Amino acid sequence: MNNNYARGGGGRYPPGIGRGGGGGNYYGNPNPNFQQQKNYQQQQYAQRNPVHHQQFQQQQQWLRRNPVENDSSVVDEVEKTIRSEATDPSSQDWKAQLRLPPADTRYRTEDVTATKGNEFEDYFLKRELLMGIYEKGFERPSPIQEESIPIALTGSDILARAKNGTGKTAAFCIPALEKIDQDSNVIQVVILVPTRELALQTSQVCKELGKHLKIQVMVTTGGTSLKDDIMRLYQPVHLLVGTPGRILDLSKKGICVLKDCAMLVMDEADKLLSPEFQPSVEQLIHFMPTNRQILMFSATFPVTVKDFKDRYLQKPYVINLMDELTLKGITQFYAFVEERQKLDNRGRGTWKMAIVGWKVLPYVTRFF
Ligand SMILES: Nc1ncnc2c1ncn2[C@@H]1O[C@H](COP(=O)(O)OP(=O)(O)OP(=O)(O)O)[C@@H](O)[C@H]1O
Repeated sequence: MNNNYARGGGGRYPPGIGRGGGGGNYYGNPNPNFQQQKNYQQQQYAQRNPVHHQQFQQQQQWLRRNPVENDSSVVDEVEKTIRSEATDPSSQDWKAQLRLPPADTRYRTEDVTATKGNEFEDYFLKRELLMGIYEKGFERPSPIQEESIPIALTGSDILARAKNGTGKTAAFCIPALEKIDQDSNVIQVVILVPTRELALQTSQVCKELGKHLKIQVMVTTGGTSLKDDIMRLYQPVHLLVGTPGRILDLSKKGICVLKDCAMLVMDEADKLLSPEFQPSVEQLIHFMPTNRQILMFSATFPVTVKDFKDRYLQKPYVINLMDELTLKGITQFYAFVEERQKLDNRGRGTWKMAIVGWKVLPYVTRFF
């Protein structure tokens, strides 16, 4: 199991913060400490976002210099505005209209909880994208998302390493969806993955996060009908998810046009740079504009990844959230045993134990 958002029981956030906490939520807060908490959050936000905080302070100064008269016509006007905003889907009240899934109270390991405290709204994403993110049940970005999203939005190349199940998929899907211009009917993002199963999963995540956007997502992988893919490419496609061989094939035929593709994502980059895929990946890059952005995500950084980075990425931002390979929820033990206690290679290996959550699981128990 590699989902670090799903282990045992307990909450992700301390009480009073976030939807899963004790009383605090997105839509108003009965907690008397809310103002204090809000001030603290504003201070934190100011430290993280000096430019926007300055704009906020300027607005406040302007309001102090130009206090709104306590005259009934002004009050009327304000009330009207508030009332019309409540019925307007583009108003500030949009959060009240979200269809949120039930709160996820499952325990999370440090792999996903050790965040800087950013909010998705800190990234100034499109309203429709934020709606998709919250409706998918994501409350705040995970560490890999906090590192990758703002950098990817600036257009920089990224080489990122993070453990499985820590939210890598959304770490590249969110900036990809944000950057796509839905009025331009060309392929703007390609997400390369090594398997058909991963392509289907990734496109599903893109569709869910982008469900309020008008972004057309297509999946194309080997082992399926080439003719169907050709027919589909005659319709608008903004985001293409697939395996290298099939996308290269379609590009060589001139059916898949990548000259406007400004972003290439390589998920499981270590696998994509295995001898099986690397030649196709390299040929594919030549169908894209020279100033394309490349985001590489990989659980390991073998020489092939470093070599590729040196040749194709421009001043990449390197993110490494893996001080160790093992997820925090798993602890491994080794036991030294006498030769006669050792299990032979007929399936009777040395015994090990793993702790998953609070449980100790011995997973080889057969002895001589
Ligand atoms: N910010 C978030 N808040 C809550 N849940 C999240 C968040 N980001 C991702 N998740 C959920 O965590 C789970 C693991 O995420 P995901 O599959 O993207 O991880 P991954 O690092 O891509 O894993 P893998 O490498 O195994 O594919 C998924 O169920 C996903 O919906």
